[in-house]
Amino acid sequence: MTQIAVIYHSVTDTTRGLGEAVAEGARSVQGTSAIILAVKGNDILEGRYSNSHVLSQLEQADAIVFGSPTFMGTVSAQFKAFADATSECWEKQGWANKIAAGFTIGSNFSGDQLHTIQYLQVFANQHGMLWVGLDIPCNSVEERRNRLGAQSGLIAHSPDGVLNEADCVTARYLGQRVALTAQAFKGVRQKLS
Ligand SMILES: Cc1cc2nc3c(=O)[nH]c(=O)nc-3n(C[C@H](O)[C@H](O)[C@H](O)COP(=O)(O)O)c2cc1C
Repeated sequence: MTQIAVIYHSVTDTTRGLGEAVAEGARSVQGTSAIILAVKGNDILEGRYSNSHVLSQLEQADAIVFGSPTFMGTVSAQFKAFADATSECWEKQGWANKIAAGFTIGSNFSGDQLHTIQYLQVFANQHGMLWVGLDIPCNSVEERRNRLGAQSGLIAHSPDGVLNEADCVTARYLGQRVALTAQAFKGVRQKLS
């Protein structure tokens, strides 16, 4: 069984909704299981994130999909606290050759969400992970997938806290693509790690 983990931070639940759609897409691939984990603010004490249960579940996954709302042009402070808490794992390159992908949402059409995706990509690369983006051009006719046109990850937009169905369709597609890639690379990862 190929295991996909989605880890996200969300305040008003739009990022959570995208994360659930990513997990749903991953589960649609036969032989894949998906778990969804939240970064919780009360796991952060004096700026430092700590949750050994979450970190051990991520260690077991073949692929990790990262999600954060775009706050002031980058990931939320809570997501960054979680990211900083993975530095022990980074030292051992414990996530090396796992598949990675990312998603974000903002209330503006061009609210610097791309920077959030690029941060997530750099974070994954620091861990030696293999980044998967989207292989669908902007406004693909099928259900307007990838309506905002980013290909390095899923960028979503909601001005009112309600998710756009096209963004959910794209999130499911991203989950499916991550699962298929993780399945294909599982043997390679075992050889490399
Ligand atoms: C502190 C703060 C900063 C924000 N910064 C941005 C931003 O830089 N760009 C943007 O498009 N939206 C920005 N937003 C809007 C959120 O990204 C948007 O409401 C998002 O859907 C929230 O995600 P959540 O529902 O998962 O909490 C900001 C919201 C807050 C509260």
